[in-house]
Amino acid sequence: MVFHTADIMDVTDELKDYDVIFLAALVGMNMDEKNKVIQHLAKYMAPGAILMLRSAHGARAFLYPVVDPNVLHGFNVLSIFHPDDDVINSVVISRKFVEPVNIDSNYLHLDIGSLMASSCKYCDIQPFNHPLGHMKMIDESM
Ligand SMILES: C[S@@+](CC[C@H](N)C(=O)[O-])C[C@H]1O[C@@H](n2cnc3c(N)ncnc32)[C@H](O)[C@@H]1O
Repeated sequence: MVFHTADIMDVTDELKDYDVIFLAALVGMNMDEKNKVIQHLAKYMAPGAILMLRSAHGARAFLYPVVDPNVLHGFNVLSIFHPDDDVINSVVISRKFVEPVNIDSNYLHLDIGSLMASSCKYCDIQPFNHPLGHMKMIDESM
């Protein structure tokens, strides 16, 4: 395993080399900063790559910023999970659009093979297709 240390805003074309990117909850301490990071990732990530964002829900938002799925322009939201145990962070799993599109803030793209997660469900389990089309996956407690 290789560790690189860098400000994510300085990482550009190399992001295309990764199938999955995990975004820690505290990358972007408020929604403005987080939105800038998300738009940066939308610009440089490989088409079809997965972005997994750590988020928060309810009173846990006092500790960590909440990722609003409506600001994930350029991504399909596949699933949102809010744990009800001692795990603090929620998880938002999204996939970068395969085709470049014009991003309209009032519009979230859905394509065949993806499901838009219903908003803020508590511990919802939803099936979604594997991004590379090989198999079905179901998200579960993390
Ligand atoms: C609370 S820690 C999460 C650690 C992570 N969950 C783990 O288990 O290793 C937040 C991490 O986000 C990193 N971070 C914050 N802003 C960043 C940025 N702009 N670019 C790269 N990393 C950033 C911090 O350096 C820190 O390691």
